[in-house]
Amino acid sequence: MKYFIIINLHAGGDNAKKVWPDIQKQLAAAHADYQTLYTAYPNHAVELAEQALSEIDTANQTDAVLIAAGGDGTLHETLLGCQHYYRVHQNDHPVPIAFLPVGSGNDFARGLKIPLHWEKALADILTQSAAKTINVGHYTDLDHHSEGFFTNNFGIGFDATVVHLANHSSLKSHQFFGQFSYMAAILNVIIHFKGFKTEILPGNMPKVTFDNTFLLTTTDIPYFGGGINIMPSASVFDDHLDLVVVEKPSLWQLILFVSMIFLKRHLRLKFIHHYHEKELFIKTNGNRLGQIDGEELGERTFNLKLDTVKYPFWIR
Ligand SMILES: Nc1ncnc2c1ncn2[C@@H]1O[C@H](COP(=O)(O)OP(=O)(O)OP(=O)(O)O)[C@@H](O)[C@H]1O
Repeated sequence: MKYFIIINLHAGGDNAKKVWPDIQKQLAAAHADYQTLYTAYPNHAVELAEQALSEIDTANQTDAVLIAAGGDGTLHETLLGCQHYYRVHQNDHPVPIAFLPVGSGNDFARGLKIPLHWEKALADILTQSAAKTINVGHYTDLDHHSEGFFTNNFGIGFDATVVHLANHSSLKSHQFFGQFSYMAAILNVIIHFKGFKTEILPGNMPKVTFDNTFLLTTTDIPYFGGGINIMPSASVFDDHLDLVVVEKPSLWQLILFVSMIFLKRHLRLKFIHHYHEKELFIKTNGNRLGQIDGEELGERTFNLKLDTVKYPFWIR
């Protein structure tokens, strides 16, 4: 096998940089044939993935694997680069993506039971012999005629506001306190968040309107926000997406919601709505913050069609 490693040394509050020498030692000990591509700026992994695929094609390399080493953002960008490449090279056989979790949240690893410790995750990658096809999320922005992909989730409202605040928190880049940046952001949003209006068209079902939406997350895996089990049954192995809509809760409902999440019973609450569909349409009014795989999408109105596409992953 030939491994192309796209590594974000800044992932996990520079955790990736700290463990990278040991990763290289493990690769050398396993006599792995690999090439490293270092990200130099945000979104660089998109270009690096395209560059690696082009090299793989030119060399006619039939046994290549692209390893995204970082957090969910690095994985997201690597997937995006692959999708861009195969839009142009439609007849090519897609090179599988592996994930080496050295970031902060690593929700994709949790969701697919990839070991959270890089050493075990790398051992699995190196001993793996075939790829598995999974369904990754795909969205079409109907207002801006653009599209994108996600391995984890696409969120509007509460989770996106948390991501925004956490990313801009002075705690985020700290190796120890970084893990608390989400917690601090959650508390902040809970206090100040204002509900918004949403229209949902789930598959062939009639349109549903929510006037006071708090959280609106379309997910392909159980976790979001660094380990919160928002949709325990979500799976990349079916071609459906799960949409969770939470209407703005009162303080006691919020406490109930958080407690019920731990018991995995929150979907029974009457202010929480769940849809499991192959295709979803979502429209928000007014400017809202969005997040995709933990990466900020900025503030705007959303008019989206969501579904899934297939892609091979180097997973067990
Ligand atoms: N060289 C770089 N300098 C600054 N930012 C970078 C660089 N390379 C990548 N990035 C950006 O770092 C951000 C965070 O990366 P990533 O998501 O992989 O790690 P994380 O945030 O620690 O993990 P997680 O998303 O699992 O919480 C991404 O937005 C990515 O574009």
